[in-house]
Amino acid sequence: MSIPVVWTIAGSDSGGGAGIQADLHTFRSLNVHGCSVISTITAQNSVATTGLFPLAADAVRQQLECLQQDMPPAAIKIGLLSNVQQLQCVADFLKQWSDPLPQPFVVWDPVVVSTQQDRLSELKPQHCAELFPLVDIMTPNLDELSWLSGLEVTDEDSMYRAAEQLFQAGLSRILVTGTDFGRADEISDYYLSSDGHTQYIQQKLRTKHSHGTGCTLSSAIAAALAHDYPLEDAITVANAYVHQGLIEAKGIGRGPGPVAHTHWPQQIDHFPKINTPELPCVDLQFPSLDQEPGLYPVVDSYEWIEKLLKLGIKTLQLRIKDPDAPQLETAIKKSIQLAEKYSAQLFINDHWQLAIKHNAYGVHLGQEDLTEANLHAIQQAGLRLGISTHSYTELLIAQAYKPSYIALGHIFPTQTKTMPSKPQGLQRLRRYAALLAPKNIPTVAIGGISLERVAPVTATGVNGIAVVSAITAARNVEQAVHQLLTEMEAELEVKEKNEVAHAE
Ligand SMILES: Cc1ncc(COP(=O)(O)OP(=O)(O)O)c(N)n1
Ligand SMILES: Cc1nc(C(=O)O)sc1CCOP(=O)(O)O
Ligand SMILES: [Mg+2]
Repeated sequence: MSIPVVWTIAGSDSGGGAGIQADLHTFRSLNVHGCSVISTITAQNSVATTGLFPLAADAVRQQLECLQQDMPPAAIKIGLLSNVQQLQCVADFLKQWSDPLPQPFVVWDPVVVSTQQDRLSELKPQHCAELFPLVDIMTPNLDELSWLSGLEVTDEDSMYRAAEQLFQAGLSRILVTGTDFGRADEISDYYLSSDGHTQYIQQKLRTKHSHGTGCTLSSAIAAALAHDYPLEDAITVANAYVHQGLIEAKGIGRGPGPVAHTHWPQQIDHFPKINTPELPCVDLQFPSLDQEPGLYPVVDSYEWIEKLLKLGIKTLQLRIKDPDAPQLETAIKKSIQLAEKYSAQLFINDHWQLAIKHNAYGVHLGQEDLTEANLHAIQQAGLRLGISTHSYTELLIAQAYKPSYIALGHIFPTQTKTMPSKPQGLQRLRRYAALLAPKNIPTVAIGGISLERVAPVTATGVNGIAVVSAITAARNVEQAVHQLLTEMEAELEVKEKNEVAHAE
């Protein structure tokens, strides 16, 4: 697989903690190839900036044009632009992006002042609007947001007003970084766009070694975008990357040391808590499953439920999408009663009121369903809850509800349902399964899983495999169920043997 290329257009920090140097460290840690377009050479250490040497706009243009001919980027991070000539040069270059090349994502971290409070740029706020329509996301801290908007920003309301001003001037998305608004223990980044806002919350860390966090965050976003993660996930991964970097940061020099550059974030404790107006953080907990989900068929009628229970299936789902389906309640009620006789774990998709009314084993809900359903009522009725997820961000939201399992989809292209997101593939599935393992929340993979894909999916460490067409479209259902179960068991045995060998 080819490694994505990401460019940074930024200043050189001779101290190695910020600017081009932080960006290239980040790119390497997050498995992208970094190219650099230097805007300015700074003489800088951990205590002060003693010299600034902006390059001529021509020098910046030549670097850009040279790279474009041979190493086109999937994403570009823009950092320090020292003057209006440099900004104009970058804006002109982006405006004339050669058509046959795919348009890269552009992330702009509007650096004006260094961590040591030295002014680094001659730019005025009014110069910046030229670049606004050309960038996909800007990542100012509160001071930079105030400077850009000309408004004092002291709380959430004034932050929204300041952001609105920049939206009016042509910017489309903003990540306001490192805000606490007087909270002693928490620090948040706010993602604001016309679609709404999302808050990424971390516990404050007591470290002074935070030199280069803004550069690192923005270049980590660019790197994750280059790996084709959706923007919300790129922000989530970048936030975790910076948080783990702050935990690992060591003092180098007499002032604030650089944030550490480690690896793709893997520990769930390093990821942020995510708060949206639709899905606010609430304190809930659902009962555990009685057995591992294993092979988990998802079917649309009582007749299918009956057939599968008779074939020995122990976890299954009734998914009737038509709310006006005739006999909907009867099908749900009869399925619940029969599953109970077989001591099977039957989940009812979507129809949570009927599931509560007929005392189902559990309910399965998607993220959109979560906003409508009464989760407290489901919890109080003692039902289990399974939640669908399609990204890091959805996974983090889902795990905060402490559900009975989390579904991870869609892994491969599926014909069964029109999906708004892209297939995630095995590498992401492996990452998600490993991330959730310490939480003891079982995981279920779903989406395009055929018999041949059962072994590699099982090997990722998920606890169950949900299938629709692998069973419902099979010519011989009994044989399909038998083969799927045998394949899963065989792979689990291989996995166990490997784990024992590894432990010895
Ligand atoms: C096990 C499992 N995973 C995911 C889904 C999808 O649920 P949802 O996102 O609510 O979409 P619909 O199934 O309602 O279309 C599922 N049903 N089961
Ligand atoms: C119902 C459903 N939910 C998905 C998700 O990713 O949330 S994928 C999916 C369809 C799965 O069907 P098949 O096994 O035939 O691909
Ligand atoms: Mg649903």
